[in-house]
Amino acid sequence: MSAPAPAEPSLGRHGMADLSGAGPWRLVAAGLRATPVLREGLVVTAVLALLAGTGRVIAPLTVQRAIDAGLTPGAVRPAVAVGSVALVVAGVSSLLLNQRLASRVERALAELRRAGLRRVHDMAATTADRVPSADLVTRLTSDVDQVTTFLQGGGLQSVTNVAQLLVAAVIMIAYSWELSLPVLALAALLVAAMVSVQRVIARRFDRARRDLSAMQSAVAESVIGAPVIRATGTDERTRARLDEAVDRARDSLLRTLPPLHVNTSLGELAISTTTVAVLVGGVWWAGGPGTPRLTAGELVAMVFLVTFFVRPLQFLVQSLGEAQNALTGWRRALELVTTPSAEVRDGTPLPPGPVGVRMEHVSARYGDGPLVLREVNVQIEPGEHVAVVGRTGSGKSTFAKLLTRRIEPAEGTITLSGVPLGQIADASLPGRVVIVPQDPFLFEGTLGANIALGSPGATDADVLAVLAELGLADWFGTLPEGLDTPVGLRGDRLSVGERQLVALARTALVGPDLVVLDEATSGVDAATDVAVQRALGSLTRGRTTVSIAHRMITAATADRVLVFAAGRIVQSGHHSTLLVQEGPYAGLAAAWDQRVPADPPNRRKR
Ligand SMILES: Nc1ncnc2c1ncn2[C@@H]1O[C@H](COP(=O)(O)OP(=O)(O)OP(=O)(O)O)[C@@H](O)[C@H]1O
Repeated sequence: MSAPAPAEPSLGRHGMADLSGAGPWRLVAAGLRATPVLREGLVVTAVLALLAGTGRVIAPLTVQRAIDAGLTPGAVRPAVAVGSVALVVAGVSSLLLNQRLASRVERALAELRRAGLRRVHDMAATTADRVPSADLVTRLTSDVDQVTTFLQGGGLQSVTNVAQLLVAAVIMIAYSWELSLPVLALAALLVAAMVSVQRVIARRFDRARRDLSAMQSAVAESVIGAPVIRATGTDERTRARLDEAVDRARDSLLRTLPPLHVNTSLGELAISTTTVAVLVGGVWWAGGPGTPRLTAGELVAMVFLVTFFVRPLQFLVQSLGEAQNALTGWRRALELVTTPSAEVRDGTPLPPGPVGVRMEHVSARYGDGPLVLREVNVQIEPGEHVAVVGRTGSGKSTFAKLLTRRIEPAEGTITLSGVPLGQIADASLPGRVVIVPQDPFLFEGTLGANIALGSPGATDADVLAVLAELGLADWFGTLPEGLDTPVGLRGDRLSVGERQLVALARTALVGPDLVVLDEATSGVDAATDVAVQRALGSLTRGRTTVSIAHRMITAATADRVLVFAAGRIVQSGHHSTLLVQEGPYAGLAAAWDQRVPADPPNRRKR
């Protein structure tokens, strides 16, 4: 299934689509575009809705005929028969309609979740970095659930109710437009009032859902960060922040209640006024001086019709709050889905073979912030191993993010093997350009499955061969369960160093042509460190490699070292040359020299 093609939405501050100013019709249009299943079979749905609505309204017509014919058995029998058939038709149509709508809507919501998840993966990395992950999760879970809750709680009946309201209005006008006029005028007033109250409700629900999402972020942070919170003794401060988020969400939800109450009271007032007005006014007007304007049957039918008109209106008024909440949830999910994809679909494939990198006059910034990289000019030959060093905040990670397209350059050009990076088809990058982060992400499962993650066809023999090739056979031999070793949630049963080993083996199995490696800064014991170095040496041999180096050995074994300071490359050359050159590298190397080797306890948590 291809991703929905959204119309160009306006973008909010994080780069996500912003539909907060969109009215219900624009939302419906965006929803129909994003989830085509909603458009399927609309004609049959409309016919069923019409049958369901009409069937219910037929009864007053048959009663009118029977009364006006003097309630004779000859008139009553057909009236009862027609009325009964109409009721059965209405019941069956309503049932079919609700089943049809329920299955369509659930399929559409599933499609929405899938499309949203795809968008999380293919949206611009800068957007994904700036939107809290809990907010993205909320948009795909509780926001979408809100729509289901509304529909299962009776929201689906709205379609039949609207159909019944329209049919009743048409027949009412046909009986007596004069008597229908005040009913329709009151209904119009009610709808106008509802629309303005609905705007207030929409704003308040929007605020409430944002505060709920912020509260979920705060909860997720406190749960995930529990060990840090305990270790730093900041539980009271964290609790205070959490309490604040909970209170804010509660207050926001409470603020939605007054306009909802106003809405319900307005609805009840208008509805009781209309019914009484038609009953009293209708009797007076119908039998007014001179010739009666309506027959007794017509007057009875009219009273019934008003009830059939007013009841759905009452239902719609009462379900407005829930509907608005669901609409807000739907809008938030649609915002995610209609956020433009950053995927390059019809680009040029990356030419085969080791990758050469060229950066010319490149600068970079995050969002609207200041430039954090300036005038970067560098050429990395195919197969070359370049180490990137510099003080913290000097721009090393930003340089790596540019190479892996996690951010776009503000100025300048970057080419990989002669092709501008922005024009390379996304599909040709996985497996060719791979980043190994400082603390690699492992999925819950076995060690073997995590190593073979990027190589679906790989067998156990392939995995073992790659471990041997990287010189990791000794380390692997210490694992009693071998490839079946469970790694735990996010790999938390392995040490940071072991997680790096898994990531290195995973990368070697994929066999990329450009490796961007963010070296771990801590948590690696001496034995694992030796294993990591050996694996790195083997992995980078013959492959273009850019290592963000935090240790002397990595810089010393590289073909060339690029030294970053305040967002610029200030030195470039071999480790031995730079050591004796004037510049920041000599200082950095001296600092590395004096560092006490990290050798923390490295127990495997099994
Ligand atoms: N997501 C971000 N949003 C805004 N500014 C950022 C972001 N990431 C980095 N920066 C800023 O960009 C500058 C360069 O950061 P970068 O992470 O590239 O440095 P680094 O040399 O990799 O540092 P470290 O060695 O500490 O990882 C810093 O001033 C940093 O504050």
